Amino acid sequence: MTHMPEAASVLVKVPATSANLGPGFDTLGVALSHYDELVVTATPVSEGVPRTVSVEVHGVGEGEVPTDESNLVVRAIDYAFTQLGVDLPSLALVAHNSIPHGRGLGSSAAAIVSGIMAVKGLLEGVVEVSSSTLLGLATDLEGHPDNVAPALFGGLTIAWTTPEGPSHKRLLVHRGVSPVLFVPESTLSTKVARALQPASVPHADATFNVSRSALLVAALIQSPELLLAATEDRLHQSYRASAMPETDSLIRVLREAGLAAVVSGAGPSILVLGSDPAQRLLAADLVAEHAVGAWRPLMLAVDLRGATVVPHPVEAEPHA
Ligand SMILES: Nc1ncnc2c1ncn2[C@@H]1O[C@H](COP(=O)(O)OP(=O)(O)OP(=O)(O)O)[C@@H](O)[C@H]1O
Ligand SMILES: N[C@@H](CCO)C(=O)O
Repeated sequence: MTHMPEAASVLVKVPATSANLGPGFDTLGVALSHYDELVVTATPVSEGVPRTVSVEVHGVGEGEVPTDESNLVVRAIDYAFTQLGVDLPSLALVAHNSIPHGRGLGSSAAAIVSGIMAVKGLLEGVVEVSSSTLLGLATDLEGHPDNVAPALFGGLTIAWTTPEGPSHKRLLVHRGVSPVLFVPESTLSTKVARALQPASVPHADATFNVSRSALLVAALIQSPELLLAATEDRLHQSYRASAMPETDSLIRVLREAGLAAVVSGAGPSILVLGSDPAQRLLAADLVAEHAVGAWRPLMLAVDLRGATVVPHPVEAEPHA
């Protein structure tokens, strides 16, 4: 086992993500300009001294997510240290969260990626952590790579799994594509949404999605005018509609108006991939007119950088 030589602190910033994008179930994802920030201070544990973990959460999740070792960010940190063969240090976390939880904006992926990126930063100069290791560790915890890939690397990502682990290809989205999210007050956990998926699907539906997801990559990087046709899906949205009926009916309204509206991730938020900025305004007007509950519009850009980690001053010695 290796150990951290001395106390260190890092600041991590991780973007929200929208996965699936219609037909690209468990494969396509895009990073968005909406962020969680986290400061992690790690202190090597001296022999005979118990390890300590403290978590302070501000913003989204404050008073809701656990503040002990069961916290998802702490679990990701502990998993990464363990997999990299490094003794677990004591931890002090301070999180400032903006990404809504359980809405289809990749909050769990952001939490996992923030923990793993923190470990990368804390081990700078001690253990080299490659991009493929980051993606592998994050996918182990998230279960599928379509949110963690754009959260780590930014832009549009195509992610796939192999017996050796997950891989990704990062692409730049055409400048004409303008995303807007509509976020309801209700939540839907990804676990519940995944339980609604059938074990198998008709071959014709698989073929339908292969054609649309291939077209979607072309539409996103080159031909935004094809986005409406390219965002059709038969693999997941209809199976999950009963768990988010208002999402389903709003998507119908938006698509009938010619807008490329899809369920964001596992829902219940809606992603509209506008092919010009005016489409975002049309989408906002339609949601305001037809929605029953309160839906928060988020006019976002595609994030190009993905997760970042920088050194942070070690302000105190909380575990001395
Ligand atoms: N910053 C965080 N700190 C601690 N736990 C978090 C954090 N963000 C998310 N979580 C945990 O993840 C849960 C949400 O994960 P879930 O996979 O259900 O939805 P999501 O990631 O927001 O959406 P999707 O996967 O559809 O994009 C939260 O209820 C919480 O338990
Ligand atoms: N591909 C995932 C994204 C949400 O984590 C799903 O739809 O279940």
